[in-house]
This record gives sequence, structure tokens and C-alpha cells, in this order.
Amino acid sequence: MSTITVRAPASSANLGPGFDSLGLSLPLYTTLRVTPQATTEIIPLGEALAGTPADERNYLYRAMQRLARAAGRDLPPARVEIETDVPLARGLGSSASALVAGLVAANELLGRPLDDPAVLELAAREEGHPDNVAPALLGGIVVATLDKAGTHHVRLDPPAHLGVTVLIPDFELSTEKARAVLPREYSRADAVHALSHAALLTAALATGRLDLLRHAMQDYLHQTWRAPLVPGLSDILEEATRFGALGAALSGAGPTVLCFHDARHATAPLHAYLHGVMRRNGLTGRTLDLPIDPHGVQVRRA
Ligand SMILES: Nc1ncnc2c1ncn2[C@@H]1O[C@H](COP(=O)(O)OP(=O)(O)OP(=O)(O)O)[C@@H](O)[C@H]1O
Ligand SMILES: N[C@@H](CCO)C(=O)O
Repeated sequence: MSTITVRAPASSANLGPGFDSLGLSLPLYTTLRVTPQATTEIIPLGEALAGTPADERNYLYRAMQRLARAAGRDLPPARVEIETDVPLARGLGSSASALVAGLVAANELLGRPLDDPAVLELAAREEGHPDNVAPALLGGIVVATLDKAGTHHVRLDPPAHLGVTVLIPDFELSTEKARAVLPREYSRADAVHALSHAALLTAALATGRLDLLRHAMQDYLHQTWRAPLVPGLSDILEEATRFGALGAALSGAGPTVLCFHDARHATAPLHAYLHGVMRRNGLTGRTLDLPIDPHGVQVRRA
């Protein structure tokens, strides 16, 4: 019986002002191996998934069932192995990566009853916003909307030389908690600030205007409210460009912080600065340089 292997990448959403609408794909992966067999077995592998259910309550398995339901089909029994190197609840789209892996694996298992736009829409509705699931599916940088009319998106190839440095602190922050601190209403001035900066950022990324990132990534819609949950965030947003960052933002709902850098230049000063911020705030964590993943979700049959 052939095994379907699905590898869905991590992602960084918002990029500052693109709240719930802009994200990019990063090369850390959730991997799902599905082998049809007589009974269903769900096997989370590795320390990172030690606390996740090894039964039908598992988030990826529920995603598989969700797709089968949307397709009006029953999920055949299978051995389902799950691995991930996306850190959970850190603002790197672990839930979107898991959701996309589950939906795509079930779609493959069932002979692709849903086309790609339908899988994207299902993923965006399940997650509640498209800014992690769209880059996890499509790779690159994606700007996407989700409304009554469904999802609409444009995928951008990353500009040449654009690299990412992430600071991943050693503590979890659930998206639910980080959304609960946001105000219900905003002023017109805040709305204009947000949409003008998101529009400028999208145009800057589309045209390779890396010089505009610093200004275009300014955001008061969510980062201001979330800063108390992420020690050091305000300093990094203010100071990181002095150490080689092209711009900085809270990654998704945090606590990871993303800095863009020019991949032609050394990033050692930026890493030293970010570690210094962690030390000053009594935090531990790691920093990583990553390219933007151009591929999105990948499927292999063996
Ligand atoms: N591979 C996985 N297996 C089981 N559950 C997972 C897996 N990946 C993520 N999850 C679930 O998703 C939760 C994290 O989702 P959450 O939306 O809070 O953060 P995130 O997706 O990592 O970050 P963000 O949405 O800010 O980018 C985990 O606590 C866990 O319940
Ligand atoms: N746009 C989402 C991403 C995290 O899931 C947020 O910032 O809450």
C-alpha cells in the first residue's frame, strides 16, 4: 500500500501592518505520512509533539476528517505519522502548517475531490484568517483576503536578496490569548494608518523596494497591544534596523520576532543584538537565518 507524505511549511503572518492578510512561507516543516491499512493509528513522533493526542482528537487527524466531510466522503482507515520542526504556539504558523498538512493529505488519500482554491478556502475558514495557510499552501509571500465571497490572493516571488532572521523565544503564546488583547474597534486614523502601510508594504515587496520596508512595516493595529506579552518587542521594533535589519515585526501572534535582512550582508551583528535583548529581558531563545520557502506544501507518494 503506497504512503502519501505531505510536508507543509511554517509561516510568518502579518509582517507588521498586514494583519490577517499578509504572510510568507519559511523552511521549517510539519510532515505527515499516511499509509492506508485496516485500522486507524495516529502516531505523533518526537519530543515536540509529546503533549498532542495520539487518537482521533489529534489536530491533524481532525483536519483530515474536515476535508473528507467537505468532500462528502468517508476517510479510509490509515496509519498516520506526524512529525514537526515548527515550534508550537510561537508565531510561526504551527497550527496552519498542521491544518494544511492534514487537509492536503486527506485530499490526496481521497483522489483529490477538492481543487486547490477549494482547499485554500477550507483552510482559511478553518483557521479564521488566510495569512498563514495561504503561504503554507503556496510558498513565497502571499497577500490574501477572506470574506463572504471566499478567498482571493496574489502570490509574490520573494524579492532577490531578501532574507529572514527570526528570534524564537523559549515560551509559548497562543494565538487565542494574543487575539484576546486586541481592541474591538479602531479609529479612522488607525484604519488609514494600517491600510496605507499594508498597501505600501505589499507594493514594496512586489517591486523589490527593500529600502521601504523599515517604514512600511510600522503597525499600531496589533503590535502595540501585544507588546506587553512579548518582552523586548518594542525595543526590537525601534532598534533592529541599527543592527542590519531592513525592518522588523512580530511574527504572527508572537512571541517570535521577524527581521528582514539583506542576504548579501553578514547578520552576526543582528544576532548579537537580538540575544542581548533576550538577556536584558531575562529570556532564553534562539535566532535563525532562514530563506523564504518558495514551494509551499509538497506531496510525495512512495
Ligand atoms: N503538529 C501538531 N500536532 C498537533 N497539534 C498541533 C500541531 N501544530 C500545532 N498544533 C496545535 O496548534 C496550537 C498552536 O496554534 P496557535 O495558533 O496558538 O499558534 P501558532 O499557529 O504556532 O502561531 P501563529 O498562529 O501565531 O503563527 C498548539 O498549541 C497545538 O494545539
Ligand atoms: N493574523 C494572525 C496570525 C496568527 O494566527 C494574528 O495575528 O492573530
